[in-house]
Amino acid sequence: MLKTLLQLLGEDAPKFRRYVSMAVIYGLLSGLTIISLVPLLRYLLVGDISNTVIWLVVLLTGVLVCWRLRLRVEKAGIEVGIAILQGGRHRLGNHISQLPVGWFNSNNTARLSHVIFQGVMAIAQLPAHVFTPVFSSAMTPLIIVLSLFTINWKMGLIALLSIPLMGAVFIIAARLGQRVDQEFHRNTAETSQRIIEFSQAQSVLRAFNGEGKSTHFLEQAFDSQKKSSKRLILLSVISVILNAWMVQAIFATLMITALLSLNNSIGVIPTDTNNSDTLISIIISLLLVNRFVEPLLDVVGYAEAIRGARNQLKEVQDIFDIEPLPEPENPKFAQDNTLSLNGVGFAYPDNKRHVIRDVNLSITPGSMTALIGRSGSGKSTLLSLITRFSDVTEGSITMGGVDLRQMSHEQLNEKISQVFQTPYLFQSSIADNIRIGKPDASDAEIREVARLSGVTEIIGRLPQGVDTLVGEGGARLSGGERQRISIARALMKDAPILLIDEATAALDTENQAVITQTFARLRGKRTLIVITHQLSTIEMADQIVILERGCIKEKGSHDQLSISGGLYAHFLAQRNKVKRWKLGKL
Ligand SMILES: Nc1ncnc2c1ncn2[C@@H]1O[C@H](COP(=O)(O)OP(=O)(O)OP(=O)(O)O)[C@@H](O)[C@H]1O
Repeated sequence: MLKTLLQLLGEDAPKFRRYVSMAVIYGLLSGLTIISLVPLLRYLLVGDISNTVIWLVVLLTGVLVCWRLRLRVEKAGIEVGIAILQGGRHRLGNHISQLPVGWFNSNNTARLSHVIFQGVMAIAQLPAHVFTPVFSSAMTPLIIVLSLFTINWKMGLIALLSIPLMGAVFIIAARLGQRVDQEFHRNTAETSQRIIEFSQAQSVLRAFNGEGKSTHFLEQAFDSQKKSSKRLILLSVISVILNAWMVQAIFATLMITALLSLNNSIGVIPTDTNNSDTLISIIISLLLVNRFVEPLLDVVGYAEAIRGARNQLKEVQDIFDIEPLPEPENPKFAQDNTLSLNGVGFAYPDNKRHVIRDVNLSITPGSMTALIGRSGSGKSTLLSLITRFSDVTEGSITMGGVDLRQMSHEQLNEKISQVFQTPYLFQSSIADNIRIGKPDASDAEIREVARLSGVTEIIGRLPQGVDTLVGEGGARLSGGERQRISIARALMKDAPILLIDEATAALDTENQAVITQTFARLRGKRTLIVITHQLSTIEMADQIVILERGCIKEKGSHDQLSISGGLYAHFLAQRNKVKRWKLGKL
């Protein structure tokens, strides 16, 4: 718990240490102020007015100092909370930005958003709202125990033994609900994810589940959340009762001990000074017992908040524990852009099956490679390994003879530009989305890449031209328009290696031709690795690679493969058949 808190705080950790020291001093002073009641009462009961006044002054001074210190502790706690909110989210963000891209599936994204918004907020509130009262409530009984020892050793011993006992019950009660608490948070994250999915997928749901079944997944999520929240409430009640019973049992034991001691003194007060002292001691002990039990009950009251926060911290720790892609300590610099895949194998972390197996491939600078293969054969995965979105699990990929794992993230990023299968546009203008590839691009440069990627036609049609806002994820544009803008963005980056995943799939024939011409122009200038089913693009490639179940089945030029009688020749025969069939239809 402490480790995660310090990790979240990073360089702000000294603020937390300062806060804890102040809170401990405050707790000690509160306890000492309370036990100043002991001499005060003693002098009052024996009628020693001058000493009573002295101790009354001590008590009032203690109360005043504690009040001032409490204000400062609260302020320090708020500062720690702010540091967690600001710095902690930032540090989590930094860590997340280094995680393998494959980690970001919808489940993990929902979990992440839950942790960043609710989790970090709950943790930030801990110092001011939970730790301060808990620290002082935990310190006070310790000091009272010491005082009780000097007055009535039996009661002191019982109080002393009760502290570890109380601690053990507290931990058991906290563990009782811990698993359910975690389940509850997981279900809450799942429900949030389902709600987002439900609103985003309205068209699909209405098209396929017109009879009211469209809420099925959502209802399932609500149901699981309801069940876990019921279990959580039940276990919370049980743990509160358990803790409260324990405190009451300690209180009862101390009271019985006091009564037994009192029994020995009854009836002898007026005559025997010793017994009179004993009676005064017992009265004072009873007061201390009361002050001993009160803070323990306060701590019990915070048990739920502590357990909840502990789980939130565990969620944060789980995210910190995910290994980022390792960065080399002394990065090496790739002298040229030759790519070499040497016995590459890869399995996604949640699935031990290798989806890429023993891939050996050499890609020379300025060449064009077409990756083809059935759906699921591993084409996109292979591209993601070249960009180092994930690390290979077998073999190596080198650039200019340097293993990608030895290159800095920045250097690799400078070398590669990419067009994704599902383009994502940011909620901004077309120009801003293209400029992501080169933030300082001039208007003329934007016009040029717009021409090369067929975006000029889109800009010409829209009233605000290049400044038209594209909506969330590009929602105001068609799939083909989004695709063309993402191509413009990739071209704008001007990196020597360009990876293109099904860039023309969503385009009409006219725009497909524009993009194919652009690829033709880029040949020899940039290394192109293209996933495509477009024959005109495939034919253009210097090297065609056919993947099947993660392995390279064939590789060579169009001329070589078309006469080899293999898969590529079969693919060409199929295309010709379809073409003839289409012509026949016409
Ligand atoms: N994030 C992931 N986690 C686990 N398995 C995955 C993940 N992404 C892809 N796969 C699996 O890896 C295999 C290869 O997928 P990949 O997307 O690379 O194929 P592809 O050839 O690009 O397919 P398509 O042409 O349909 O895009 C598939 O069996 C797929 O189910």
